[in-house]
Amino acid sequence: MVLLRAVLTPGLRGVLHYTGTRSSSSGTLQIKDPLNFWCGGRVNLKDVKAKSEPVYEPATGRVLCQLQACGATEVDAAVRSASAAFTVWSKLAGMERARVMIEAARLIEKRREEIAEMEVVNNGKSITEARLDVDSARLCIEYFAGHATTLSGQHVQLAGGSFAYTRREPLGVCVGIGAWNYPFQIAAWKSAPAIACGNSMVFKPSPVTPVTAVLLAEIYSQAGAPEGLYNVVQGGEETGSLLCHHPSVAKVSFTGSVPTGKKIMEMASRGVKPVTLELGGKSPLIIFEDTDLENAVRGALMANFLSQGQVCSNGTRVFVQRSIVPQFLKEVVRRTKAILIGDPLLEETRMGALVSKPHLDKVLGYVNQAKKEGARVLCGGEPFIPTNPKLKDGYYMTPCVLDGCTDDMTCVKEEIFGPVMSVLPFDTEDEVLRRANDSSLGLAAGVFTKDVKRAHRVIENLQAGSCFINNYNITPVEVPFGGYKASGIGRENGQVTIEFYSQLKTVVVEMGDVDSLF
Ligand SMILES: NC(=O)C1=CN([C@@H]2O[C@H](COP(=O)(O)OP(=O)(O)OC[C@H]3O[C@@H](n4cnc5c(N)ncnc54)[C@H](O)[C@@H]3O)[C@@H](O)[C@H]2O)C=CC1
Ligand SMILES: C[N+](C)(C)CCCC(=O)O
Repeated sequence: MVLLRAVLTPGLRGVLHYTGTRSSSSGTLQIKDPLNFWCGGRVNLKDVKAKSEPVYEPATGRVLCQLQACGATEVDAAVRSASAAFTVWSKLAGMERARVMIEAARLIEKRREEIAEMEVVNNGKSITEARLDVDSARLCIEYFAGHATTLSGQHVQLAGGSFAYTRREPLGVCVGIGAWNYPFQIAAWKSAPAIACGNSMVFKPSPVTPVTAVLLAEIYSQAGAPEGLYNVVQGGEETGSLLCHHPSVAKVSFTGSVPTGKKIMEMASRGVKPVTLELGGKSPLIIFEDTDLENAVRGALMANFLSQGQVCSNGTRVFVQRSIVPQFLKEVVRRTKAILIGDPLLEETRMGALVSKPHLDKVLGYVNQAKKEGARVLCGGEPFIPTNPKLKDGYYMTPCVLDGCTDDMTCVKEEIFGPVMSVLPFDTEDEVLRRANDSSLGLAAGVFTKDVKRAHRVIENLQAGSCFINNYNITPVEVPFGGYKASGIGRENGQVTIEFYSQLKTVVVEMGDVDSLF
């Protein structure tokens, strides 16, 4: 229980002891409604010969629905819809925007189970985790609803009674481009600060997980948002680049891989558009010998196995001080082996399916490569076939702990994005800091120790944007989240995010005569 309290900020209500009736089970849900959404409703592209591609249910491997990808005409229609909404929404008082957002949060709470189920069916993560993601989305909208009422500028007195003031103004139409690991949560983390500031949004989910972003669109709409405030366009790279290049788009906020992040930045730079980039990581988790071992083990599991290990902030390089390596490994392996893998819609399941077959193969490939390079597999790293026959084609694997790792191994250098923990022994603080920072990435970092001074000293010297002391992967919406180095630009959540979705206008007011040099 203590373990879960840590992740599940702000509480576990209904997450672990769900007593409602499940409306579907894996392999049964059908999705027929169109997944594109603009001008206040779902849009069916059938008439325009839209490109269609299959979307899978990771738990069973069956086709869940067809995705209709948007081309230039549809992207333009969605951006126009967002532009029209912007003219209305940006003129509302913060209180009025907050009212819509609070109502949206209430609707999310009401539809929590349905949204979580959809997320599971499309993403493969366990229902327990999906509920937490929905909660985080709701909390983010509530949090930024509060901020909508506080946006304000400064008043500056100048000579002779003249003065200046600043106005915090929205940017316009913002684009959100999401990854497949937290589809609903990412949609909320991007749209909430955007609309709180008076912007509108066109959101493009990953083509792998298109089904829940459109639920958020429905919810904002039902909550009283003007038509076009939050739109969803489906598609992949081509649709994404059309959005980035669209002249009426003012900003792009992206979550995903580093190579794609770089492309987004290049495209946005042509229009001098600001970007928020939440990219990958290969984050260090440092465990000192004086730690409370029980907590450190729990932390290491939380740092590696949430969402089948498909988390950007995961602490996948686990540095353990040499004297405690044997006890640490024994306990970590025992608990890893005990993780219940299987049907993600079942309450007791703790690890579901990876997001896709190609991704599963990629992760298993990393495990094989690690073996070839000399790492020892202490447990897991194999494909897993659940006993239930309907799950036999799902994308499951056993969570893996690698020992005997060295800093030059591929599994230690590259983001695997799967349930694979690499354990690296270390001797001294200076040494571990040097090794931990030896990465072009810097999203997150964690330290476990009972020595308060050491904890803060180590954190000060770690090159990472999102750090944890004696815990890992907790992301309350009240605090900024984001990376150093190649892990990103800008932050999501927390008060500072307002600055990334607004611009400042300075107004100088002359109260005397104009002193002209001419
Ligand atoms: N660190 C993180 O949060 C994430 C890392 N990844 C890593 O990246 C690998 C590839 O996964 P993908 O889903 O292909 O990630 P990706 O970064 O290529 O895709 C993320 C989003 O960007 C869109 N996109 C792709 N190319 C684009 C372009 N040229 N212009 C505009 N939008 C574009 C995609 O359609 C998707 O919505 C994964 O195997 C994983 O290792 C994936 C998702 C999240
Ligand atoms: C909430 N958390 C920390 C598990 C994940 C947040 C960011 C992400 O991977 O998209």
